[in-house]
Amino acid sequence: MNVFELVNRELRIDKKKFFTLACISGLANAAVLAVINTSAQHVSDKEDTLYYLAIFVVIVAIYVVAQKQLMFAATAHVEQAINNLRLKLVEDIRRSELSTIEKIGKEEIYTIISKELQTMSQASTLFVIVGQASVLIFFTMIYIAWLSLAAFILTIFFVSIGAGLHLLRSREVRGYLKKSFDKENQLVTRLSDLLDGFKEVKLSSKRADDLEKQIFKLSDEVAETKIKTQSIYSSDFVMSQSTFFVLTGSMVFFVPILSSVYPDVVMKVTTTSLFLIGPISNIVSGIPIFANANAAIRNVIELEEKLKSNIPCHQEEAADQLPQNFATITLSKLHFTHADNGNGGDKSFAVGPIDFTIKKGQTIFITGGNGSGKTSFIRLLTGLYPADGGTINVDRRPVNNNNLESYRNLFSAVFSDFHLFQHFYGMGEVDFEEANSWLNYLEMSHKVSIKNQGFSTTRLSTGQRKRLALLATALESRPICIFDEWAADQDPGFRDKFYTEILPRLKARGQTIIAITHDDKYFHLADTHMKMVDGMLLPSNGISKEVITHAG
Ligand SMILES: Nc1ncnc2c1ncn2[C@@H]1O[C@H](COP(=O)(O)OP(=O)(O)OP(=O)(O)O)[C@@H](O)[C@H]1O
Repeated sequence: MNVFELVNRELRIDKKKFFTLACISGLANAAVLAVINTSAQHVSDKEDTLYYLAIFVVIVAIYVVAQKQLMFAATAHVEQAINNLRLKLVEDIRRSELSTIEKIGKEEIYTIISKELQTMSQASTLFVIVGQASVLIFFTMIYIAWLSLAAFILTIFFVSIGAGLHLLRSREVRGYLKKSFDKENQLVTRLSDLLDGFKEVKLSSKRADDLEKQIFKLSDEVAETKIKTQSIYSSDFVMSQSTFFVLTGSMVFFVPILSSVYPDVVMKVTTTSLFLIGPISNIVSGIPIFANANAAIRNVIELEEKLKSNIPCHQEEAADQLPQNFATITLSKLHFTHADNGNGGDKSFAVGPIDFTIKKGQTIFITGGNGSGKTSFIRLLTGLYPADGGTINVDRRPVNNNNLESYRNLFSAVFSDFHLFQHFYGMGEVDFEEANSWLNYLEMSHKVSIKNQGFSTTRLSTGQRKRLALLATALESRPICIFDEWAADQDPGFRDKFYTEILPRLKARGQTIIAITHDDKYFHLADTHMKMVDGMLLPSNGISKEVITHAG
């Protein structure tokens, strides 16, 4: 897909209007040339000169109006098409599954939405200049044909050579552009390593050296690919200029030999061919920008397809609502396997099959060793990972694609890799009193205040940010609250408060609590205590994995 096809796909262009404007402007442009050429022959006659001057002024006026409208409409169309595409991508991301986003990678998504759409935008004015230059060349060629058939054939011959040479190399250019996009993506990933891991990098000069070496290598590779692409463009440019000189030379040296023309015709044909230099240069210098924009479009479309192919098709808004006031959530033989663990051939990690019932208002603790599958289980339970098999029932209603969104809305969570939103998105008008009382209760009012439907700051320690994430969860007041190792970053005093006061307070509001925890001192406070062992959810009193599997 190229820029033209994209704009057409997104906006359904009024082609007639564009074609008419382009023709008027191109025709006016060529007419200026014809008037100048003709009036130059009548300089001695004052009356004729005035007559041609009047025509000249009218044509220039027509050109100005048509060209302005054309350029304005085209740039507006391209920007509108890009905006549509950006909105669609954001919508697709929102509707995508977590596993899809994890598979594509944040870096690629960021690069495409920021850099690639920008590259496309840069081509918007060029879109008109190149389009219009083509129209101008077309009309100028007609004028040349009218002046001399031999000159016209020569022009066609040389223009075809120029275009053919470019087409021959366009495949090579596409390959380099793809390679440079891939390398740039890797570069962004390494740069994220440098910035996200800045502290660790600062503490180890060997790590810093190694990372820097890799960034330099990738940066060199990007530059090398770009140089190769640019050198093709440069040689194309020189080639097209030389072809053009040969064309102009041929007008003077060969046209008189090939056909019996008058000297004034040779003069006109030569002037006209010189007039072609502007539009031809516009097209040739526009090619790299167009090629980059087209490569960017291919990357955007590829991302769109990757996202689209993994969006579940039944996501009609609120098709089916599940009861918020459920009595039980029952998992039967629920299981999930990670698509690829990235370990190059190692077995992918599997969670389940899991048979488990969550009763409303229960406090459930889940323990288990590192990598035993606790987080994966929580993602499966909350519908963030799609189950490979088994069922989830809310009371007696099975969770399916039509009510998955409603099911997910039963939960609010503070994950171990949580993100703290400064603004209270989607919470409507938050009760200021309630928010402030939670802020006091969580011992954060000396650091943060509630303002503009959000927190005054999120520049806090990890433990403090976790307290604010808990506050947001409390304000959301969803039926089920999930805390993934929430207390791990709290001081002993507040950790105690979390288990002995905060969780009971949430429970007293009727909320169900699922907490992943390693704090064995507080295990007795749970109504149910489960243990994750190698992807299986077992009662903490230690029934073996086999027993559970066979019992299920
Ligand atoms: N996105 C992923 N893609 C592939 N494999 C994954 C992914 N996330 C986790 N895994 C695999 O799943 C296994 C369980 O990971 P999980 O994060 O669920 O464990 P956990 O019990 O929460 O561990 P921890 O206590 O260390 O947080 C790991 O062995 C890991 O290799």
